[in-house]
Amino acid sequence: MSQAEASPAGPAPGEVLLKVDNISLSFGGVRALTNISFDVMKGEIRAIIGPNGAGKSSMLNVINGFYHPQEGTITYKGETRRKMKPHQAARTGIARTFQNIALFKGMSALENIMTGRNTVMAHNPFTAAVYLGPAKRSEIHHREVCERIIDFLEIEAIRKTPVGRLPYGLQKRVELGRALAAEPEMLLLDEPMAGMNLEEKEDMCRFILDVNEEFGTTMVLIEHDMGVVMDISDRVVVLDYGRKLADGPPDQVRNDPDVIDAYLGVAHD
Ligand SMILES: Nc1ncnc2c1ncn2[C@@H]1O[C@H](COP(=O)(O)OP(=O)(O)OP(=O)(O)O)[C@@H](O)[C@H]1O
Repeated sequence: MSQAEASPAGPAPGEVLLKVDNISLSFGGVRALTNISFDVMKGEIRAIIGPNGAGKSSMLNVINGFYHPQEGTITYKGETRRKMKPHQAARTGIARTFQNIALFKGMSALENIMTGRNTVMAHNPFTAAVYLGPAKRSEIHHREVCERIIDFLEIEAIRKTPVGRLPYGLQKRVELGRALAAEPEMLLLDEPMAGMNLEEKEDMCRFILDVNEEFGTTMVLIEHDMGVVMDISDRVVVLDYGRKLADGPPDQVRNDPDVIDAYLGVAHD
């Protein structure tokens, strides 16, 4: 799978792809994020964890341009900005999924995944209107990409089923497919395993690891299931009340006394 509008001189695996510097975000009197800084290396699986209301979703929303921070900068592929617009984020290769499934329930799995191609479809109104060669070829190519994703995510059997009729775990998989259809360089996953049973969680973990390995997609994920986070992440950043509490590999974060206090609520000496 190629990547959307990949910069020719983009970072190599292991180099910094995204850097957030001193991000602060408030909603009226509510301070959602205070001076948050961390980076994401190309190709890694980076988790953001923290108790409810810690600022995790707000952080994802800043990265993909839904929220505009009052302070701080975001550097993505070497380009520094205070704020990003969602369509800019999408065009430069950032895709995301949402905490609550945001699919078109009456449309099939395939149609939903096709909608994920919108950001990468170049339209020529004339050829599209009369469905000339280039428009036809481009449509065939988009369908091929979507069919490949369907194969990859093992959802052939439900490709024509309206997603509203699918079990929750499969809907989440279709949502992952729609995000992948944009051929993202970086994928933001907001609680990809929330509400899933154990088997569905294991499947989703496998797909996240496979996407990361097969396509080299960088992942930033929010997840409440600590077992999952520690198993699949390369590095973990911990937020609490909008501040950064810890940042490092899973083993380091797991044993950090501040994290144990704040997040796990377990006493220590
Ligand atoms: N659009 C908004 N308007 C007002 N306040 C908001 C908005 N979005 C987030 N907040 C507030 O910012 C703080 C951080 O919320 P956020 O949703 O980022 O936390 P979270 O760590 O993702 O929580 P959860 O795990 O419960 O999803 C909370 O106090 C929340 O109420």
